[in-house]
Amino acid sequence: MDIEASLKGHRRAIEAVADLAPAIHQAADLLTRTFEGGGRVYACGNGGSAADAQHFAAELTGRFQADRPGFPAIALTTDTSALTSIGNDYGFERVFARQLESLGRSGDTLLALSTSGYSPNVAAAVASAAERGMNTIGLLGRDGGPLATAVDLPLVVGVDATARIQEAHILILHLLCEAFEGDPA
Ligand SMILES: O=C(CO)[C@@H](O)[C@H](O)[C@H](O)[C@H](O)COP(=O)(O)O
Ligand SMILES: [Zn+2]
Repeated sequence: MDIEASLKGHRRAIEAVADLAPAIHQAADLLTRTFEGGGRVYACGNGGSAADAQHFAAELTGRFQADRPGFPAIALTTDTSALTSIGNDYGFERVFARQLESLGRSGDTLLALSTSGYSPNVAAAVASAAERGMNTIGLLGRDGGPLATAVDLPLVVGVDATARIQEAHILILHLLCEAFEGDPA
């Protein structure tokens, strides 16, 4: 383990977020328009990105730092009955897409998280969202993979290490929360 090298990689990933500032503003505007139009935000991803999807949805329905009305945000990664039945009956690739076939409406927004941009179940969710007239935002890494061109608004943290990309994704999610609540003290 080379902590200094990892910290250097972390700093590089965090600095890459600064280049994404215009896209982060666009994502905040899209989420705002979704809520103002009566829509919902869905989030999905695998592994650490599943945790990030849940983290973000919890901060929108609960709160980030300030008291304010909750926003309708749902992580597609939390219902083990849905995940196991859809996975068992239709295949793991459909676990998020099938939920959107049931829940997603035109005007809703999907936040798709994938550090590689290659996860088939996240790609299927984006395709399902697009079919229903939903907006799609991608929190991606490396070169964004096929998801970079599949989503309406790609935010690509252009470094290679999965962990470092996830650390930058968490920062982006918190910046999006700040767009709804103002800057932290
Ligand atoms: O958290 C980590 C690594 O930091 C892992 O659980 C990681 O999220 C998993 O390998 C995922 O399956 C990776 O998927 P993706 O980011 O390529 O879409
Ligand atoms: Zn991890």
